[in-house]
Amino acid sequence: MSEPTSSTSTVAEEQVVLPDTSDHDKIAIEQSGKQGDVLLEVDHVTLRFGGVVALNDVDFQIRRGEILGLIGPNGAGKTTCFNAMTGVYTPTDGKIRFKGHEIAGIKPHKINHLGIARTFQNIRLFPEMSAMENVMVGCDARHKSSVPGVLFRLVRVRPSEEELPASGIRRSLAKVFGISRHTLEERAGRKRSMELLRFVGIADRAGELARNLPYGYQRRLEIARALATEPELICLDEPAAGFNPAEKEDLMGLIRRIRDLGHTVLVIEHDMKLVLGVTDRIVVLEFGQKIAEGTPDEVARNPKVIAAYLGEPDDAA
Ligand SMILES: Nc1ncnc2c1ncn2[C@@H]1O[C@H](COP(=O)(O)OP(=O)(O)OP(=O)(O)O)[C@@H](O)[C@H]1O
Repeated sequence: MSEPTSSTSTVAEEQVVLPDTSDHDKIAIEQSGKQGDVLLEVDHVTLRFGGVVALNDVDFQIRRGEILGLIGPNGAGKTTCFNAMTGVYTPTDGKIRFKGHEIAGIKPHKINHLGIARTFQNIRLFPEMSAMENVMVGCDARHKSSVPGVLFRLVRVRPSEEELPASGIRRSLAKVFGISRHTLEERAGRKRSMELLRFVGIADRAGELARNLPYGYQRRLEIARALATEPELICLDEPAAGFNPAEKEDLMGLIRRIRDLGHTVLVIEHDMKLVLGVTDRIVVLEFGQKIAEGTPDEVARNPKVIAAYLGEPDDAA
């Protein structure tokens, strides 16, 4: 398998085909709690890198079903906060709870299994795999088959009517002996991957190598792969980076549709128009500290936020 890589392209080369919304029902996720409940809690988290205090007693909650924006000037601590929530860094102090369970210090793949997925500021795809295969990797994260089970097709299950081959001897054999669980999981993964590619609007290039896809397609492919792991919380790190205004507008629609599928969304983004236009609430960091939290209107009017972005009047002198 190829190593994940970063894309260096910053030019949006092609407009993306609009998503097919008829797939919503097929790819919606099951909720394990009520809308508005606390899903993730950053509880007085401090994170130091030697002498640098990247996060200083940061405290906020993400509620189930919302789109929360995490914003702040360069170096404010946004990515560090994401990294602490997704297991890349362990906080120096404080706790991070997901669905009430402490997750600080748990390995990233285990956190993903618990229901948190992310995309990266610098795109990280498997460049030598097709778009479809990249998404199937995400689906695999949910599969139950073990390595020996996959190699020797050990576990056989009784297929449903729609999983049976259409006709012939294979249908009769499958009825008597069942079908290996891995085969069924692989088929379901392929189907779901296609639905997700359609959902993000890039199904027309499903078979193409990830490295050959236009930049806008790669960004959406990362989102599709993250969705394939069926996360309750999806964290998008600067999803609009390198997008033109029309693509940013499309992205806002996609983020809303992701929430409509049942996911809770956390988005780090520098583009204020996008953040103010798509989020329900916003948390603002500056120099590792939370300086504001509220609705987009409240945050946009907050003098501390205005000062953080535009500089104090004295600074301008
Ligand atoms: N691995 C690290 N080692 C040392 N310092 C780090 C490390 N990661 C981040 N920092 C520092 O922590 C602070 C917060 O950085 P972070 O990348 O989280 O900010 P950010 O808000 O995401 O910035 P940007 O918008 O530029 O991506 C910065 O001072 C940064 O230099």
